[in-house]
Amino acid sequence: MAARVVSPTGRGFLLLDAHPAGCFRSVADMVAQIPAPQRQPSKLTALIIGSSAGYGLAATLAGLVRHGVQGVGVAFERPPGRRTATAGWYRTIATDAVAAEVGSDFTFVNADAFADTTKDEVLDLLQKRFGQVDVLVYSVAAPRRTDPRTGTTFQSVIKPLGQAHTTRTLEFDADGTAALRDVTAIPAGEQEAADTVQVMGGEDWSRWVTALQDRGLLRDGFRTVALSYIGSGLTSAIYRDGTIGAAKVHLERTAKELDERLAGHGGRALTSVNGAAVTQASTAIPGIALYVSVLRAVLGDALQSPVEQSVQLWDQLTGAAPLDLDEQGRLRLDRWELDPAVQAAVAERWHAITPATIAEVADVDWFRAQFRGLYGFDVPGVDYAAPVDPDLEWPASR
Ligand SMILES: NC(=O)c1ccc[n+]([C@@H]2O[C@H](COP(=O)([O-])OP(=O)(O)OC[C@H]3O[C@@H](n4cnc5c(N)ncnc54)[C@H](O)[C@@H]3O)[C@@H](O)[C@H]2O)c1
Repeated sequence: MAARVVSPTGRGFLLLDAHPAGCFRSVADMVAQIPAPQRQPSKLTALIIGSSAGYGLAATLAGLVRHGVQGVGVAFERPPGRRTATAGWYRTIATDAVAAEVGSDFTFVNADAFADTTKDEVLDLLQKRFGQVDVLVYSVAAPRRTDPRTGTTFQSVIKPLGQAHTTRTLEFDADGTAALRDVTAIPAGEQEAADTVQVMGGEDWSRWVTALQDRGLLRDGFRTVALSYIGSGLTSAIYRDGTIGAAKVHLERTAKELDERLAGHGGRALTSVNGAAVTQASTAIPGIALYVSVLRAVLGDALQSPVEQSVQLWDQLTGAAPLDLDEQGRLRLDRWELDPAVQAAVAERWHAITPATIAEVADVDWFRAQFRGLYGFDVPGVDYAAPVDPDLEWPASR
């Protein structure tokens, strides 16, 4: 494919193309947020599943730049074809360049993490190149999962449980004007709820840990975290008390089981409860766009980015900082979001919003730039009038 001008087209919070130069620049901007490296690179071997976007990308970059980790990142991205590749494809190319720059042996695998064939491929790679693994970060957000052992495909739904829920939501009209709408989500059926747990619960994470253990790849002191979210009472009907929240409860239960299993190796398995962030996964949740925009209006730059939280995560995983666990044993990186004063201020604004005041009460411009930035658009410093070649290859293993 020849170089061409790539423009944002699509509907709602889903854009059809990604801008390679914008994606590269957004990775560079994330790297710029990472504080100076630890004096001694850790040389820890990490496996990061979901390394091309959101929290998994932030964890990959923070691990590489601050701790000099080596290892493997797994993501599931669409290659370039008639359309550009997905944004995570280009961000992975940029992350590979970061790894080269810091002199880290880090390989990226583009495959379905749920498949046993992917587990075999990744474990072969880890065994051959690094012997054993110190850290597994599980940060997958997927709409469906095929269980390779039964061939059954489960779809995840984002719905309340028990009763319908109407929430206010932020949308953008074609000209970019923010609009306030109401959406009603009908409650999930029992099967839908169970299927969502199959996709977003802890089973696949547990299978990765078991596969590593069965192959003798867990180094003493192995640590694993799976990402979780609790969030505000304002979003709980659709999130924490809904289908995805039920999957997170399953994830937390899985953490307890794995933690007991790993204790024999001096290992740990934890959920890492992170704060709200604008990602492809979170923009699919009704009401979250509005909630995050209000949160940003309240907090400004005190809203902790995925990179800032990932720096703290690594500091805790490497022992540079003590583990900040709650009474249920979950690692908490979301205290800034759930601070009662912050939540009270968010609630006050949330209830005060009208279609006329939305742009003052919520930081909708910031949100729009963030969501377009997920696709490499609206990234400051990028020349969008310049043609770019979208036909770039997935990084080869060095
Ligand atoms: N975004 C938030 O506000 C937020 C807050 C707290 C916790 N979390 C949690 O963080 C985790 C990641 O979410 P995110 O928001 O960063 O999502 P995201 O959409 O930004 O990234 C998802 C990642 O998963 C990968 N992926 C998807 N399907 C895959 C598959 N089948 N095989 C391999 N990789 C696959 C994608 O390639 C991508 O790298 C989730 O568990 C989510 O619940 C998110």
